[in-house]
Amino acid sequence: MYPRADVGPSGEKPFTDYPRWRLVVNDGGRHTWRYLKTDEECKAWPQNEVDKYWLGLDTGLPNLPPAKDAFEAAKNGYEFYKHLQSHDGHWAGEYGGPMFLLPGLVIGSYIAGMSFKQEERLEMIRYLFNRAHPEDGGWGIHVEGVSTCFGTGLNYVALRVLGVDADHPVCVKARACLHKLGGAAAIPAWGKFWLSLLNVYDWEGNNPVPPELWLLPDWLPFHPHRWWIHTRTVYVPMSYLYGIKYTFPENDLVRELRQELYTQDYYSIYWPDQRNNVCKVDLYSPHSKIFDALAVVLAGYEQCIIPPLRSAAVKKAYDLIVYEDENTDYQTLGPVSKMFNLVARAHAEGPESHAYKMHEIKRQDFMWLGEDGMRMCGTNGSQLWDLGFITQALVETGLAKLDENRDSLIKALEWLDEAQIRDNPKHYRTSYRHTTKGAWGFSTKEQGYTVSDCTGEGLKAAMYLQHHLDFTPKLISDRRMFDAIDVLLTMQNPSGGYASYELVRGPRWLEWLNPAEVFGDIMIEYLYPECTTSVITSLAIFRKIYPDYRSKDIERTIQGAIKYLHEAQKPEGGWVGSWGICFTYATQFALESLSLVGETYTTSAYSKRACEFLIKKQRGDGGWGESYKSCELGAWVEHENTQVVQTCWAVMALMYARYPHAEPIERAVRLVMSRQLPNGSWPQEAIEGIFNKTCAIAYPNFKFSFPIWMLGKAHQYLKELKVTNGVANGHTNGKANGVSNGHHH
Ligand SMILES: CC(C)=CCC[C@@H](C)[C@H]1CC[C@@]2(C)C3=C(CC[C@]12C)[C@@]1(C)CC[C@H](O)C(C)(C)[C@@H]1CC3
Repeated sequence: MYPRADVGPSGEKPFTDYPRWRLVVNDGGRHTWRYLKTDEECKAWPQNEVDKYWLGLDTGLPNLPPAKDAFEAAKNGYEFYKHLQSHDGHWAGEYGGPMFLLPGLVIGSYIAGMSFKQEERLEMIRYLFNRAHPEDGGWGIHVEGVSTCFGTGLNYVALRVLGVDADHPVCVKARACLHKLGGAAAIPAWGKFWLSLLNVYDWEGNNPVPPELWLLPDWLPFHPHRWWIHTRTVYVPMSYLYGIKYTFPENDLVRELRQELYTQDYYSIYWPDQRNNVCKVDLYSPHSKIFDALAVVLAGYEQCIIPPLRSAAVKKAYDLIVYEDENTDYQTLGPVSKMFNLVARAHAEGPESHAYKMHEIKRQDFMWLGEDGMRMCGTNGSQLWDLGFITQALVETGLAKLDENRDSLIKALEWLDEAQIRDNPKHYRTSYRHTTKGAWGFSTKEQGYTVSDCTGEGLKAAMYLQHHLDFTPKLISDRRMFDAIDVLLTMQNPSGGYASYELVRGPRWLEWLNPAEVFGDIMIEYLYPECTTSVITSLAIFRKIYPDYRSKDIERTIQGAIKYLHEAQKPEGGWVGSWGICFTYATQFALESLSLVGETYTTSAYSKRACEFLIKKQRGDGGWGESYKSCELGAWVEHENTQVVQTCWAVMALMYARYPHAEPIERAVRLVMSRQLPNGSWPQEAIEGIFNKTCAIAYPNFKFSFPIWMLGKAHQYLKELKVTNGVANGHTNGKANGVSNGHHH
């Protein structure tokens, strides 16, 4: 284990001196936290508001004159949020939530022989202390979830590796929780895998992850290149490590963990029986019969592998790892593949290699210090995504035109300009990548993955900033706007909808082969109302500015997408969100899309049904609140509290649909205003995002962008509604009533 950590029983107070931490922002939006050792350094490099805010220290930002109306509240909101913009123009932020990532960082670094700075290690320990559930001492799959074997087993090991003694009270309690959940024998597949790498679980206890699949011909319907990009990019290094049965050498820690993690004697465990032993609490997607049967066959093959075949397969998997590392400058697609790739490269090339050093450096990009300690983030940030929303909000609400906000918008545009991907990946076809030229990704250009909706939001932001404001430089050429359109047009699926990173490449039945019991719908790409909307709204705005570029293709794409959205609506009227929680999120997007083709409350049954669905869910206090459980179940589950961000999504949805009654909107506006703090900010409420049905993820910047957007827009909307309702005396024909939907400047 890393050096023994002598820490108190509680993580309430920082284990390090918080005024010494600085967030370094460089290289197109990279985030890394640095600890300054000396007072001189601190004096020469004072903490700024960005540092202070995210560390939970007092920002010292002043109280603002109380807002008298929604517009002033939005203005105050931006007056605060402007201070959280980094010098390079984007808004940094935490991207935590999942509780299965930090263990990968810790275990992976440990077995690869990479250390952490003392302060990082202490704050990671503290984070785990703070996130342990007070009642049972365990951890869930995400910060708000109940304790699971996956979360508890992995985070327990992480604490021990980080240097916490087995008899520390936090470990004692967590161990008891783990044992109650069946001990680590019952940990889900990805947990088994990490523990096997660390040599505290037997490889025999894993279902096979054969690299040989990569040698099959590409045209096969189940070839891994057809899987959802995150699943396959995790599977690549897993299949390599499984193929060579990488095992960390036994040491004292390994022997101790073998004693601590199980309810039975480690050396008496019959491992093949553990392959399908998964704790009930963790189980979201139980194995299908086909999966289990296939696993038996593959386990048989594992007993008699053909060595030349295995080495060819391992080599192919390794090539893919290298391509991925080089395509992303060692960021990799996400945090899980990041650490598996790191272990694989460390094993194959050793600590002196370039790959090792680069992986070690880029590990930092996933580590984020919050007021509760240091976590590992879901990606290397959400840079583009957050910038896309706040800039559109500023332009649509008119806040962009205020003198005091001009510089900040120009800065944002400069960042956006830098962030557009200008070429296809270095290893393009060989790593089965979708085209990237012209796209924007979710985080930074370096990470370099096309995401359909990020390209859509990025393009919208670019067009708004360049074409709807007269004071901005025109940094992004028409040609580059066309490149973005070109990539978007390659991403529409035959049924009209858009998936996340690529086209749907595989058949639905591949889901029967989902090996990760804790997630749902991860084997292939699916169509999402959110992604579809971001794309077609950007196309619609684009064609107003550039009516001649591929106009027929654009028209066809929009029509197809609307058809898909109609089909995806639930009978009750909402759309299920896959990336935000949940119905309020997706319905906001869907109604925006419908409004583009003139479908609003008064003109479209779809839109009307959706509005009525939302109105039914409005609470007595004027807001909306739904739990992350909505995403697990695909059915609305109330949150115990009203949520500002979801309230904003619901009201945005109603405004897109040109909902004709002012009262519900006014009540919601009052609620969101009542939650605003005197300095213009909003307090953090429940977690906002989700992925793979079960894992919640934080979008803390949403509590700025969406209230600002909603309030600014509602101010205008309600004014117009009054005029038209007054003039037309209740006649609220969608288009004719003059209520603009924001796009039509
Ligand atoms: C199961 C694994 C590999 C876990 C690692 C986490 C990733 C899979 C998650 C973390 C962040 C994440 C939710 C994300 C997305 C996909 C899955 C991610 C990368 C995307 C890009 C999908 C499209 C979405 O509309 C949106 C852009 C919001 C998200 C952003 C974050």
